Amino acid sequence: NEELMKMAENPKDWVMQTGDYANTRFSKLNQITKDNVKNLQVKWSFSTGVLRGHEGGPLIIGDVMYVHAPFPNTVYALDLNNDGKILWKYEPKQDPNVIGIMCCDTVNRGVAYGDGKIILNQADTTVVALDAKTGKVVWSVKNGEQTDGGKGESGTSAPVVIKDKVLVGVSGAEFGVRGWLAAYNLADGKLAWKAYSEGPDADTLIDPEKTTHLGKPVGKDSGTNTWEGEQWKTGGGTTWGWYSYDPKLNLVYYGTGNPSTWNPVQRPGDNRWSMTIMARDADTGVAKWLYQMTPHDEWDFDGINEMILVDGMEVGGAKRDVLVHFDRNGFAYTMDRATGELLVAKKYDPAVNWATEVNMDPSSDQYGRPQVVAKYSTQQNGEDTNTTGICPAALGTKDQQPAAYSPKTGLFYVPTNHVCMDYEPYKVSYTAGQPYVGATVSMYPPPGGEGNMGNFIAWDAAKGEIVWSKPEQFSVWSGALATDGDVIFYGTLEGYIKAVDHDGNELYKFKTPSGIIGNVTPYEHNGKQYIAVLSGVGGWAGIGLAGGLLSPDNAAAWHGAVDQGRAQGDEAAVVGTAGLGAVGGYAALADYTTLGGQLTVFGLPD
Ligand SMILES: O=C(O)c1cc(C(=O)O)c2c(n1)C(=O)C(=O)c1cc(C(=O)O)[nH]c1-2
Repeated sequence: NEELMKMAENPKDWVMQTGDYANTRFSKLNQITKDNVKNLQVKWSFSTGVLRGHEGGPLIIGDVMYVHAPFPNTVYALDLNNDGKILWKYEPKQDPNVIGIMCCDTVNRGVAYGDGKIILNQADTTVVALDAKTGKVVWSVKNGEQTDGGKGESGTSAPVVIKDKVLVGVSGAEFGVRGWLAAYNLADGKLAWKAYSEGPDADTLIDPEKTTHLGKPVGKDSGTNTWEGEQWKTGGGTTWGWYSYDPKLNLVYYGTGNPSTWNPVQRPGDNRWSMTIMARDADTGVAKWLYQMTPHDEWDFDGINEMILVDGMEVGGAKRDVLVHFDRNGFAYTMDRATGELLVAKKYDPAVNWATEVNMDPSSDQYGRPQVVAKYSTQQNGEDTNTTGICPAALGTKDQQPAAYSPKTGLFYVPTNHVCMDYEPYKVSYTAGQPYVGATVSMYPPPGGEGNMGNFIAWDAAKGEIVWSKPEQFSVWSGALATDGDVIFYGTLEGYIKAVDHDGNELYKFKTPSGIIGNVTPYEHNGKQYIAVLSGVGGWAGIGLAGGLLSPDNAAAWHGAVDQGRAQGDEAAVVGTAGLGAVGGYAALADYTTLGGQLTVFGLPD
């Protein structure tokens, strides 16, 4: 979208959740510097009126800021000329039953802007375009089906406007949803194309001769022939992360999530194209290349994390236009984004133990595949066996929290998790609209480590090396921001916004009213630079607090909590494995923060 590309070049605004199509989360604003950031003050704040996990961040377009909230997905337009006075408010009416089918809190990763419209992907998968001036509905479409007779499909991802289309994904792999990415016309909401992650070529928009995987054509029906029978129909591979775009190549990049069920014994095969980086033509949706990072997932390592696009990175002596991706599975991938050639795949947390390496030898039949360590294979250990000490945990070395890239240093600044797990698969049968998880998980910090559950790291994507690592007590579940003022910002689950310099030295911190899982957002107004962030603890890591699951009664009542038969009479086990294993692991968070829903805006003293 030409208008958006122009707008994204103006550092005063923030016109898409990812900052730009390349997903760099870099701001050219430089009034706030490493020398004066210690003076930051709260300038104004705003309550969203909603508790639970607040992901994403505001958009800033001229004098107006657009702020969204988790379910019920209220959207506000705030007047920046008037300390955030409310210009309009949109509050969709949604069936609250959708709350029960959201795996990892009632989050929403933010609205998109395009051609005078604000686009919202509601929890109930209604995609709605609002008039940016008035908040009135221009069009509305249903992207999926939910509860009553539906399939457990929900919406949490931030749409992205590309050319004349709105691209939006779907959530629900914990319910056996077969994932897709859909493109709707920005003008009227009409479906332009829809590309499933699994299924026949006509559904996946894969060209058997032209679409490649590691340089080779994928062949016919690659989206069905690594599945047993018709399991691909409930095969997961949802698309709830971030979408990037290269206007020169006209390619959209995104990743697909876990295959369903989590029990690997029940679904033999590579389960293509779950856990896959996809490069698709933005006009037609046809796949140019694919790369499956975790064939036959046994750990829930959804591949949906953002793809960051960098031009002319020097890798192995040649300048390449690359895509950099920090996967849940603990490997950071650097790929040629035109061809899908794998350039670098290295662990970005030394704790990662489920695989030794990714095979980088093009002549090997293992090329591109992680080399799984047998004792951490939940498949090999089998159903009803608890595989212990797997690192990372199911929520990965990084989850949805986006990293930032600074063209000044050439480094990536990555919010990470430092968590391990026990994983016990069990047999589960599919019922539409019901949980289809099939594993009990508990999470904890790496044994023998310092006890920290997160690190904020700097990463060299050409070499595949950690440059520095700053420990955090809990996972860093907030999106980072790098700036031209040589300051990098991120938030913590306890609720701190923090600023560090290029060496990872902490320069500033401020404790906001609730845990931060939102993404730090910059803007300039009336000549002054500001930093905005949403507080509101939740997401998967904060589900214990957000969903009220810290008491055994609540924990057991929650649908995805635990296989109750096993845990009967054992309260600690109920809480320990509730929230798909996160409740026990992050229980100590309750000592630091509680629910909230607030935007806080920081600036320098006048
Ligand atoms: O498979 C899915 O469809 C799906 C959806 C979501 C979501 O939409 O929030 C998450 C996950 N999976 C998931 O695996 C996960 O770790 C996760 C974390 C979060 C979060 O917002 O904190 N959402 C999700």
